[in-house]
Amino acid sequence: MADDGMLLNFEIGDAPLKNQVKFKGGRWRDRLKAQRNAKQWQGNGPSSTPPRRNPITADHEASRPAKRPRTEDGDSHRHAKVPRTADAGPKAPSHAIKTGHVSSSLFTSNPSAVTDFDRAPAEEVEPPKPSNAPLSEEAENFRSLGVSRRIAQHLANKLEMKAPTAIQKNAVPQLINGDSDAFVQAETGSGKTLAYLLPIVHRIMALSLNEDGTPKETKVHRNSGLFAIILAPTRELCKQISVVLEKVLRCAPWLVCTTVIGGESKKSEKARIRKGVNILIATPGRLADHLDNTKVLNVGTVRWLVLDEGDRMMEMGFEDDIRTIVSKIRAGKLLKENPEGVVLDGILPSRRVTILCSATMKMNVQRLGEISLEDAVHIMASKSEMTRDAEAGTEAVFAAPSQLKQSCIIVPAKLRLVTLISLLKSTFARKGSVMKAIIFISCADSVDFHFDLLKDTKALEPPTPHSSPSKADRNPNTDATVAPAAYITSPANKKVMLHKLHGSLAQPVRSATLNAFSRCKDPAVLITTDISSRGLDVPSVDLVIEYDPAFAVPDHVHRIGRTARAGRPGKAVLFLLPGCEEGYTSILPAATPIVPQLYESILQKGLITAVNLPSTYTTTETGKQTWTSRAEALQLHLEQRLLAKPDDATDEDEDGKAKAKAKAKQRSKPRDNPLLESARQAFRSHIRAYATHVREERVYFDITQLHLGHMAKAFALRETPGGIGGGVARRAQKAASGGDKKAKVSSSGKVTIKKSDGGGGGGGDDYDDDDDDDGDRIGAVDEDAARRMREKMKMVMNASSEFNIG
Ligand SMILES: Nc1ncnc2c1ncn2[C@@H]1O[C@H](COP(=O)(O)OP(=O)(O)OP(=O)(O)O)[C@@H](O)[C@H]1O
Repeated sequence: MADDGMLLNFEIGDAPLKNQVKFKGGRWRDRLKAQRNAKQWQGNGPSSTPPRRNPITADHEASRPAKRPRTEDGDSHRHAKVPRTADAGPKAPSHAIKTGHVSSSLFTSNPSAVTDFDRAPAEEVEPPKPSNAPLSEEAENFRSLGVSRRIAQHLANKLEMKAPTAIQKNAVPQLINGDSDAFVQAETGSGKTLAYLLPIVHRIMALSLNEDGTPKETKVHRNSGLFAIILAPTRELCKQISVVLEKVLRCAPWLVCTTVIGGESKKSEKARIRKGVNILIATPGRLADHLDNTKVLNVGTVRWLVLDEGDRMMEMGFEDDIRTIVSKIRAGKLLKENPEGVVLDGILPSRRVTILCSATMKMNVQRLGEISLEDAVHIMASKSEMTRDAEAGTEAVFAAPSQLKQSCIIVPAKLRLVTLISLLKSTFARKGSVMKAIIFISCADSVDFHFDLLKDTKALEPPTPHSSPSKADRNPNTDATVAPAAYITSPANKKVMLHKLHGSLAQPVRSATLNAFSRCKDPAVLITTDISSRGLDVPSVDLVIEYDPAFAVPDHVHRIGRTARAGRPGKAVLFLLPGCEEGYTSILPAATPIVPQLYESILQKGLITAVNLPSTYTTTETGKQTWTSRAEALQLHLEQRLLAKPDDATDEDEDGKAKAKAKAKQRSKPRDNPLLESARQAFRSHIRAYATHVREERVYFDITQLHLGHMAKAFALRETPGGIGGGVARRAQKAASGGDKKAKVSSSGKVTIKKSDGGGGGGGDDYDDDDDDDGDRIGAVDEDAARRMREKMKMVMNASSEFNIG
């Protein structure tokens, strides 16, 4: 059954139970059980080990709430015995919760973790030396790698980069002196961008400057030809590369770079190309388009084609575009001198060079290599890596930065949301402890929902004529994507700013939001999809939270690589469900063991004080508050926010209140809270996304083990929404019965299989109000169906919407 009934909350607290503990309130059966449990522990004597879990949790787990009487309507019947104050019904004037009397049943029927926490490695182990930091200045400098004095001085004096990183040390001399294709592979945050940019800029500059830095007679300029094209999978990454390149080119202002990316005006891109450009940064789709339609784009002088994050481009379906681009560039005759008579050969490579870059290598990179590389050299950060790779065979070993501290929280589905809030609350409790955190979520709908849930809508009211003019936050492009956070800001710290980013947002919004997050001086959180997992380089990201695990291990490596960059410290926390997901850590690369954490300790730490709830939803604190009761109060509050009717939801949509009222009057049926609909949609997308983990990892992310009723709670929903896909239910039906049975998803999330009446009837989304908890799991999804679903998800979430291929 779904555990969304209400339980009476015992005031047991966290302290060890004393003799003669009296349990008050609640059903007699629960009281008796708690009493018996307490006696049992005391009877075992001091030498016996108490259960790991908090008594209240353990007790709730042992007991099962009695079955509820069935009634017709959805939510209300589930709380039939609950006092009005706990419901968001019309008779409750405010959203007051009487904590201590009524709470949401968060701590019952949760599966236990299989991890042995007692044998877990200690969290405070000193991490090894950073593996992606610049090398020591005394031993290494850019000049010694063959980079011109002008560039080396510019790097040291203006960009504060005195020594190269290990990958730069190996790649730069090779690319300056050799004309071979190259596959540059090094861990995240190790400076791969400069590893390919510096040789390119050095050699183009050499067309205009002698070795001693004196100018040559002929100086190339923006109209002297396009010499290099850099392809990257996302617009954000293109812009970021362009920012780095522009900084480097400040020491050679006669050279020009520009971007051509989806979502921008093609007309203005054409105009820029016509004015002249020496280095072009592009997304594959848009470049292929320009090669077809922009006559002024001449690739005869192009000597370098760089494919940054090559595996990602393949994964996103850019293979055809890349084939087209490579063949078009190769088809043209390679000009030995440019139209102005400047001799290119000898200074620039005498052949077209392709450079492939990635921190990870998937099988598809090999295919990309076949399309684009010829006799490529494999450049890695260290000799030992190269040897190990050669010995291991074809597949390169990829790793996370050694200084990155990784941990995982094994948390039951029902407790995910409150645990996330608790983690954020304790993370931002003190000033300066963490400046920036990124939360990765599986899909855009879920990002939208979590952003709306966690933002402080009160603080978003537009400035009145008397209020002081606010700063950058009034950028209209970030109005819907940047907001102060509710719940997680502590009085001892500055207001935490919340940001959201995913591919369904318009390009100007995406750019402005990323800019706002990057420049934010206050503590900041970015809630995002995998769109931000690749290549993004935001300074001072101290923490990465994978609230939903990545769809494949290489994606995990890229996600956590958003912190611990260029030798800086960083932490990554992964949320896992108890059960098969726990085994996932065994396949993750980590320099030091991934430390499992108890969700109870996260809740305890985060809820040491009550969560700061918006004023309209205050809790009436009675009696002693414990972390469990605070967690339950918080969950209940979140659920009530979703259930509040639009008219009550004053702080959900202050601006649109009048409009909402007028509309609601016109309708006979009351409108649902938009946040409720957003939660339902997020839930559905989340479940569908869950089915898209790569096949090899599906043993850890087994959709048949997912408890939909419990997972709904993680979206603050009391009812499991329907319409998860007829799809999912039908697949369950197909897999479980070979086609002659009919699957039903119950309102609590249960899939039951019934004999078909033979008439088809289709109904994957029928509801079966079955209160039995035992089989409350989604049915098996067959391989083929999962593959189709994965492909569809990829199309929907990544290729078309996430990245808006231009
Ligand atoms: N030699 C250097 N000295 C100091 N900082 C450097 C150096 N080289 C690069 N950096 C900095 O390191 C950070 C990471 O660089 P970059 O984005 O190129 O890493 P990457 O290897 O491409 O990472 P990813 O695989 O995640 O894309 C950037 O902030 C960059 O400014």
